[in-house]
Amino acid sequence: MNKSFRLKQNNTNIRTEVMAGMTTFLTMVYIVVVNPAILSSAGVPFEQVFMATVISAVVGTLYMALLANYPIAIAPGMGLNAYFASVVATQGLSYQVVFGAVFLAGIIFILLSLTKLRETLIVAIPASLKYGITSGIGLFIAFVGLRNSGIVVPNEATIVGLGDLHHPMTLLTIAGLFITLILFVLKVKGALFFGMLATGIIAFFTGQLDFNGFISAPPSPVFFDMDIGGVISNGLYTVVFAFLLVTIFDTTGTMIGVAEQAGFMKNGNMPRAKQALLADATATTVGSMFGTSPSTAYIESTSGVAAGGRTGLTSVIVAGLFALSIFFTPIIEVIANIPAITAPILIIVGCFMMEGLAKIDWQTFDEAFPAFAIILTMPFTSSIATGIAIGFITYPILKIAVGKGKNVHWILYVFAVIFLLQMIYFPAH
Ligand SMILES: Nc1nc2[nH]cnc2c(=O)[nH]1
Repeated sequence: MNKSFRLKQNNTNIRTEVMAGMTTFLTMVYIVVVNPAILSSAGVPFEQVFMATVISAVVGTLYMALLANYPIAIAPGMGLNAYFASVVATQGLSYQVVFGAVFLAGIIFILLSLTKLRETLIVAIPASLKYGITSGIGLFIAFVGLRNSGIVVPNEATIVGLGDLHHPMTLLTIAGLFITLILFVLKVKGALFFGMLATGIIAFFTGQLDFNGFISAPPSPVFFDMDIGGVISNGLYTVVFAFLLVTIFDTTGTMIGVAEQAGFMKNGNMPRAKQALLADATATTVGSMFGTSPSTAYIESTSGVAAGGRTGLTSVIVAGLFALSIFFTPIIEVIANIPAITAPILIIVGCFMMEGLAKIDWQTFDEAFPAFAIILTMPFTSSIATGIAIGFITYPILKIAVGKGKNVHWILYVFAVIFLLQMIYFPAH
């Protein structure tokens, strides 16, 4: 154990790693409930998404543990799951076609991880655009939570407005939100998990939740329920591109953040970055084959690192606990079907994703406005891809206008032209 995970060199021991793994797991286990809840709203069978969520988390996190030896957990990302559902809903596409798009994005990500282009992509994209994307996704998923729970409803005059705060569902959501927030600010480990549990208990005693058992045999996974040809015939290139870019930016940014916190960075470089990226690319590809949206390195891994986790052994524990969750489908399915239990998580994780706003250079208008355009567009169009497109088109135009066009990497001009053509010819994705 010591040899495989280099526990001694990393100043850690088995006990600390196990505790760290349990901590990270508790902070992110909500995804086995929330991910199936979101993707089943797009028509994907609940149990299929559930198994796919567990499989991609186990595959990605174990890969990270055994080949990169990092305490970084991987699972399907919030944001991209909501985006997946909105692509299915707004494009009139089957979910199989959109899984085809995730699969292609995963394969391209694997190929990119093997080449030097991965560094180019990471270095060339300005920080303001990267942080703008993460923050825009944060607002987008919080908006999904507000909509699902009925706190925000359609309004003829203003498009959206405040819902009925006397409705049992909105009341339960607000109660669940405050319980979870209070647990979180009190630094309770697994606050999101225990918040969901407490909301579920209130739902049970207020007659909003019926349950018929806790454990059962795991459902059978569904394999290759996807339509790759449909991606080409429907011209879903920008959707593939959005899945790809968001996964790469999110995972890279998160891994570097966790690596800095844990003290792994060497002269600004992250050792074994290729294996770490491949862990996520593999999880995304395998996840699409079983039926889930793209996976990403989880920012929640920071909780395990804060608890002392320094090696892949932490990740082995996370993966093992995810694997055990397959026996809890009855209770997970009931909880997932109550938006009041999942919405607080969407709203709070949305807030986590806003952190990058502070890193945007708001004093330099040609940096600030493209980020603002992304943050504005994502929730208002319910489209991560449109937000990315607007940001990538606006950025080089403003840079050229202020005479800084030469400082912009050529790859950004290529993206701007692609996104401009897409906005002209296929604006709806
Ligand atoms: N970095 C990151 N962490 C998450 N935790 C839950 N969802 C996400 C996500 O999409 N990205």
